[in-house]
Amino acid sequence: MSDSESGQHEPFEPPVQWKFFLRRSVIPEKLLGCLGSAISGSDQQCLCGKQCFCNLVRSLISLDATCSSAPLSILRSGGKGYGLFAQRAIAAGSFVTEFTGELVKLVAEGDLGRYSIPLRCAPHFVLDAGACGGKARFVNHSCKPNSVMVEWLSSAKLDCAPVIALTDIPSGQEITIDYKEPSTFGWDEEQPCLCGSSPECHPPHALLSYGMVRSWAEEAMFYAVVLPPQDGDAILEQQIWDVDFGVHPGPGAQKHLRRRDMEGSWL
Ligand SMILES: C[S@@+](CC[C@H](N)C(=O)[O-])C[C@H]1O[C@@H](n2cnc3c(N)ncnc32)[C@H](O)[C@@H]1O
Repeated sequence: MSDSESGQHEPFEPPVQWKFFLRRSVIPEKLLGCLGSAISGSDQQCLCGKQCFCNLVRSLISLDATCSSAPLSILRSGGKGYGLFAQRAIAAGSFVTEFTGELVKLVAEGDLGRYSIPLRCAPHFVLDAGACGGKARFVNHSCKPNSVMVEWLSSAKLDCAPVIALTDIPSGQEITIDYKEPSTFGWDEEQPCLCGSSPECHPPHALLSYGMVRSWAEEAMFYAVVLPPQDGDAILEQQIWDVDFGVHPGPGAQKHLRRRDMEGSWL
């Protein structure tokens, strides 16, 4: 009898290796201003264009969200393998955890592994937690998710990929996100979705039916930008990998990828 059939949850800790990966330990505590002003000293337009998304971002992430990850367990989640579960209640808008992984160049579309997410802000790169990452790599897909994974950009640089609670999550509930695209985390279009959220179930390959409002909201979430925290320099020292956009990361923007060594110097 499988774990899921017996109803037993078997704790599991992922191996964490110390290699190069995107990670930061502090999330700015407050969202300040609009993106247009967040790119300080520039006259670049706000990426949100006419439909300013700052209100959406503010409504998504609570102003008192902090860097501390919620206590989470990795447990069996039915036929989905392992999943992430809240050990305590998590309030909507809270920082749940951070997706950490190696920044890897995508050679071919099929390269996306079970623990790799494509990056919207750097389309030819993925964050890969296969060999090196944290608990967030066990987050499963749901068509009715209670959380969202976003790409935080600070001063037009990719800072981290936190998972934020969209709803109040009771203790013991599984943390889920919408994978959005079929290739995310090696999702196989042929595989059935086991999220159990019928009738809302629309596995990642059915995303085109979302409609305009939804896709606008998703774009907005992926371009959430915050001002750097006061101690931004200290934090940057801890950041081994960095994505440096020569200009702002809007559509068609020229992108430069640079790499830092362990001391933080550019290679
Ligand atoms: C990032 S991993 C999530 C952790 C995974 N459950 C594990 O034990 O390694 C992504 C993989 O989990 C499985 N998965 C996630 N959500 C699922 C769902 N709603 N239905 C079926 N399989 C799912 C898929 O195989 C997917 O490629």
